[in-house]
Amino acid sequence: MGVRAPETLHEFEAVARGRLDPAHYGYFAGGAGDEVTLRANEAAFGRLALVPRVLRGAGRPRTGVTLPGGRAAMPVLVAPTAFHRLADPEGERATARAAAATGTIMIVSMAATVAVEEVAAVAPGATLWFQLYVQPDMAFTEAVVRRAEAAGCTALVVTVDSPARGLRERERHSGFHDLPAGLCCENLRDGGRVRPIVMSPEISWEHIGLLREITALPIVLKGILHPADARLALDHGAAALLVSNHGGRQLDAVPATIDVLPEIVTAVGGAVPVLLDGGIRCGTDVLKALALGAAAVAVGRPVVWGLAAGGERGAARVLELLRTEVEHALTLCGCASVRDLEPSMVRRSC
Ligand SMILES: Cc1cc2nc3c(=O)[nH]c(=O)nc-3n(C[C@H](O)[C@H](O)[C@H](O)COP(=O)(O)O)c2cc1C
Ligand SMILES: CC(C)CC(=O)C(=O)O
Repeated sequence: MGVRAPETLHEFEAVARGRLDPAHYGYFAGGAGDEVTLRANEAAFGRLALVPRVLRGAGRPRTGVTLPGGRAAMPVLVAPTAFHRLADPEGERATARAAAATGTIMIVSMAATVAVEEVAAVAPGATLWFQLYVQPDMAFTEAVVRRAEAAGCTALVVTVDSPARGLRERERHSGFHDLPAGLCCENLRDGGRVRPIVMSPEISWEHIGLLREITALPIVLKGILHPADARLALDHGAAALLVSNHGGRQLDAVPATIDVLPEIVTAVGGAVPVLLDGGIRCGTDVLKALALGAAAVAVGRPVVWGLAAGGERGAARVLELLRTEVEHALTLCGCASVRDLEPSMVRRSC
């Protein structure tokens, strides 16, 4: 990991960048269009300030959270990201072990380069959720869901922000086109072939209803940005929502996730937990999201940077850094647990 081990998530990115094939770095780092939303996700956290409470005698804070698909030792989950074997030969196996070591939940991407069964087998201590792009062929979708269930995944995270793939200029310019020979999306195997992931504009709420009938797993809808969709998600039996703009990789010019979180939390009215991802780069970002009503957050790129910088140990270090930072920030905010955070503790600073 270089002369001095990286000590912040931004340092992990710098090390990862130096190690990755530039085309792969472009794929992981890039966003859609002019990357307005990609930048906005991080910048919006920078415009918020935390206002601590004092003299509460809170003691050492508890960082754990309970969610529909299980408990996590910290309120930071591993967001689903594709193609981990581009970052490290062990790929998703390493990520899952890192998640298990820090006691958090890994959301395994449907586009993982290690099969979900194998990810579960090599990290028996990990709590895994499975991310799904509903495929127009519902029989195949059901087969994938069955694999996730049989592997022991405890929630289904259905990504709903991708009726088409985002237009990713940086990815194109960096020369990333496809997985190299020898790697494929192992969760898309179907007999002797590997199916391509279809992103279809025909997927609708009806498909969520069908999924609800197919599986007893809690369904988390990932990619909700509009309060009306948050209410529809409740009508369709979602067990949780994940406010996400796909890390700025789908429609450019959508708002930063932290800026829409309060509206979604209000729309949901406490009926189900609301999670958030996009632009979380340190412990105080986590606290800001939790104070504004998120039950937990997820990180995408930072885990990939950890993986590229130092394999399983690097990914574990990234998660551990976040856990330590969250605990420290909670202490300085006078909180005994994440439940003590509330909206009055966040201000717009400029
Ligand atoms: C390289 C990369 C691959 C991703 N692959 C998926 C995926 O397969 N499924 C999915 O639902 N989201 C995917 N995402 C989106 C992430 O789950 C998450 O929404 C986003 O990374 C959060 O932003 P952050 O990277 O700023 O933490 C991907 C994101 C990145 C950066
Ligand atoms: C392979 C892609 C479908 C994964 C993805 O969602 C992404 O790159 O953002």
